[in-house]
Amino acid sequence: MSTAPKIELSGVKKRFGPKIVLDGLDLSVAKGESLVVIGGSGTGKSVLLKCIIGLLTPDEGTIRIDGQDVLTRSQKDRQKQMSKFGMLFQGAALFDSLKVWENVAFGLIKAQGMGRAQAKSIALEKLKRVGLQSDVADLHPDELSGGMKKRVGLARAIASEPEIIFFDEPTTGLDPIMADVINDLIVECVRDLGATTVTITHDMASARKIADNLGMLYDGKIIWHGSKADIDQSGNAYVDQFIHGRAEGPIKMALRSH
Ligand SMILES: Nc1ncnc2c1ncn2[C@@H]1O[C@H](COP(=O)(O)OP(=O)(O)OP(=O)(O)O)[C@@H](O)[C@H]1O
Repeated sequence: MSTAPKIELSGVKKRFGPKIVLDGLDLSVAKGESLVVIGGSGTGKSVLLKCIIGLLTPDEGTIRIDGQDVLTRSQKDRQKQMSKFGMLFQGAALFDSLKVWENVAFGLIKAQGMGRAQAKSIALEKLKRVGLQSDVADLHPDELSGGMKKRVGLARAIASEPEIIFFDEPTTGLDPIMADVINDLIVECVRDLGATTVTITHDMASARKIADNLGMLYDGKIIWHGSKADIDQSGNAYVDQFIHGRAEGPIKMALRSH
């Protein structure tokens, strides 16, 4: 059976002034696949994610979602498309002025025009799914621990049961045990939904837990793309250096301007 990739990037280039960040990047994510993009600080992982979700426009190349070229669409159409994605940002990016349940229900109310009562009931159900009881729903984000904030961010990301979810450094700032708890929850929630996901991280423990496949971003391109089972035998010196966190190897930190 051959189906179009859920997400497909070809020849994507993005520069800021003289600095070329993405340099003809190709990437394909199959429906239901969990792809983790790894790469060092400043290699352009966030820029890549922002290009896919429509916060940045590439200078060249195409980005297709469900076979449709998203870059040729109007800004309004792109915003509409964006509202269909689930996203969990670094630091969870919750609105401090809103209660927990209102944060989770935000997209349902704002983007889908759902009534507050129905949105609240969905929010409570999603909070329960990520292990938070209803007494947390009326708190504000500044009353939560880092791990609870990530759970709330995850509940918000899955609230509309999206087909595609993006995770930006989902375990940043968590201790290793809480990071593992969040990784497990991400895997379970994604499996429940059958969603396609793209995660960017430099946390290899998280990558190994979440990924079906991994892609390594280096020098503006995906230099290796393969299954999680193959990464330890990638035969790629850059991947090897990165996953083992070695200072010595072909990746030269000093050559970066970052
Ligand atoms: N809006 C922007 N204007 C100018 N330069 C930018 C902009 N956004 C990103 N860059 C540059 O693009 C490069 C890649 O940044 P990016 O944030 O994507 O890296 P990253 O791989 O996500 O890093 P980290 O893992 O540290 O978050 C950096 O050199 C950064 O300074």
